[in-house]
Amino acid sequence: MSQSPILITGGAQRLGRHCAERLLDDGHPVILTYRREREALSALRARGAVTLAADFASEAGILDFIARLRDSTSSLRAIIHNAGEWLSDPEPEAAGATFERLFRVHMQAPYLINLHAKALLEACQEPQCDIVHITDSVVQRGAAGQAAYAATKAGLESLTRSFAAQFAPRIQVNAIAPGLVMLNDDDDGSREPGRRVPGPGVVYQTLRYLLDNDFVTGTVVPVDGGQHLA
Ligand SMILES: NC(=O)C1=CN([C@@H]2O[C@H](COP(=O)(O)OP(=O)(O)OC[C@H]3O[C@@H](n4cnc5c(N)ncnc54)[C@H](OP(=O)(O)O)[C@@H]3O)[C@@H](O)[C@H]2O)C=CC1
Ligand SMILES: Nc1nc2c(c(=O)[nH]1)N=C([C@H](O)[C@@H](O)CO)CN2
Repeated sequence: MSQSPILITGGAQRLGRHCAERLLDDGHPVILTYRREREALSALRARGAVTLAADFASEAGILDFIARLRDSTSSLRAIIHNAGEWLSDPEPEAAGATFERLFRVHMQAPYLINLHAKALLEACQEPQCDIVHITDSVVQRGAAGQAAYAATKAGLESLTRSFAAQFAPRIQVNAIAPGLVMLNDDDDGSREPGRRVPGPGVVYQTLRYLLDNDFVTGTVVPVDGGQHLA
């Protein structure tokens, strides 16, 4: 039986790229989205990944991607909503635009893609099909200075539970809520003194667990070394 591809959004760098590469290692066909061309995409294409340009900053951009996704495959084994932006709250004059931008990528894109791509998941001939939302352990406690980021990730966490109920039993829907797992280029970690920064492998281990378990849905798995307890 030929395998249906796994879609991962934001697969051209960091967490998304690591998971795309590991999914390819594990024999899954992969479709990944990106916004701008770069060297990493050539390497992923050389391994057989299908790459689709997508910008989720507008509803039109989301719907345009969905149309091209449906032209590129007749089924999906899983959808991993990894795309996200880590923006701080700007001055009030710019706060509306920032909130809308984060709403689009963290909430509206997963919402519309899940609704429009449900039939692609149902067309999968494999025993299990999954949706995984990548949220953030910060949802539990909020984030001073990143209120819009935390709120839109909280919305994505809520969508996990709603879609899990709505799509059961054929499609499992879960979330992974990482803590700080990868530093940004301009982040020396000094704000997290002494905290271990494990790298993307801990997220892929959790993704692998969800993809391999046919009796887990509606859960949010914190991968944060206990940060959610703080
Ligand atoms: N790094 C960490 O420690 C943590 C990460 N997370 C979450 O894990 C996920 C991956 O994190 P990380 O790899 O660090 O994130 P990055 O910011 O490095 O990458 C996010 C990806 O999302 C894509 N993206 C961003 N905005 C848009 C948009 N408007 N439309 C389409 N694609 C978009 C980018 O695509 P492109 O590069 O092609 O522009 C990029 O590949 C994110 O959802 C993040 O919020 C949660 C907690 C901790
Ligand atoms: N899209 C992104 N989201 C997040 C990032 C990132 O780099 N890109 N980084 C974090 C960090 O863990 C931050 O919470 C602490 O440094 C969270 N989300």
